[in-house]
Amino acid sequence: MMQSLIEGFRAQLQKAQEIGKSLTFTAPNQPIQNVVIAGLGGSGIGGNLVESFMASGLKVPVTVSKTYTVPNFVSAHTLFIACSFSGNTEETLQALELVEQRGAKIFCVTSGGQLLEKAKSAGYDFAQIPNEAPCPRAFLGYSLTQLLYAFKGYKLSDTEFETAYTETLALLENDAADIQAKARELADAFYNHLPVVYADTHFGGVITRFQQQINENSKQLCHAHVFPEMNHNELVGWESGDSVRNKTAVLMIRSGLDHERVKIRMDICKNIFEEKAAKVIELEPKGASLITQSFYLIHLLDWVSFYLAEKNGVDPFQVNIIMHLKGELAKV
Ligand SMILES: O=P(O)(O)OC[C@H]1O[C@](O)(CO)[C@@H](O)[C@@H]1O
Repeated sequence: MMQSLIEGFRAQLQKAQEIGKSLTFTAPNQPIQNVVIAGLGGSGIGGNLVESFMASGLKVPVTVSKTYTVPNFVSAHTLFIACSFSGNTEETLQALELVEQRGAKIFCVTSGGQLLEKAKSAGYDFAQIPNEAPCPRAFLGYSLTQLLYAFKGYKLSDTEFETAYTETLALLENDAADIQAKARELADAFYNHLPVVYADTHFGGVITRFQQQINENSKQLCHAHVFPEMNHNELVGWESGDSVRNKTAVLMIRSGLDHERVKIRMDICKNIFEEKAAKVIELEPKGASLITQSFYLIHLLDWVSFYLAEKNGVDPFQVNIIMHLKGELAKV
């Protein structure tokens, strides 16, 4: 099941564009001065990705929120985007109730549940994405594409993304075999190790997504952090603790788009990691733009999580421990 969902990523991006192009974005009552994107887990990571994707042409600040509350600045000048694939995540629904009281402009991205009902009954703008399986993380292509069209539709960013989609679709098709080979290699490297993933800040959402996929699909811990921030704290954490360090496999994402000073920082740190970690691997994403490189990495790293699940002998689909948590929460 998970295998076919990952295989379908390219087709998903294509269909997602069709949905995005057909959406209606109604004029807000007040000029939009800020955006809050709310969502959890696989339904929230799209917010982090879009924040990076749109950054170069953004006209207003964007906050990504992953909890029950919303920032105090939320007002009638806010565009609030509620993103929940199931439409039933309690944190997102509670945040939505709070912003309704502040008169914010609301756009919902969902496949159904209470969020879809609310969007329809309250007359909010919304994107309904297909509900082919109960697995938000496998439908990232659908949800995040609708966020991009929302930024375009509400005229909040000048960043052009459709060319990057065309480039991505060609890349994922032409490189399918190479992506498979690289993914298997990385899964072999991570097996029985703690993956520690580093990238420049513009790939922060991508590596958080990878961490989440390793957690949910492969059922193991993973750590991700960005340059240059990690140079100012986490780097010191490599100084001692051999027993832990000997279990680490460091993955460094190296892109020609990285900041010139970050490239130098990474060169220096690579030498440090090579002394301290069990393994150090570098990965260079393909594609010309940040968006294409990000999609390339997301797809490749999704496959890594799948092959690592196979090696760990676990079902990538089930998240029993989250179901247990939800069962306990429902009693309170
Ligand atoms: O809002 P959604 O689409 O239900 O999903 C949010 C997150 O919640 C979960 O469904 C589990 O609680 C995750 O798998 C998912 O990433």
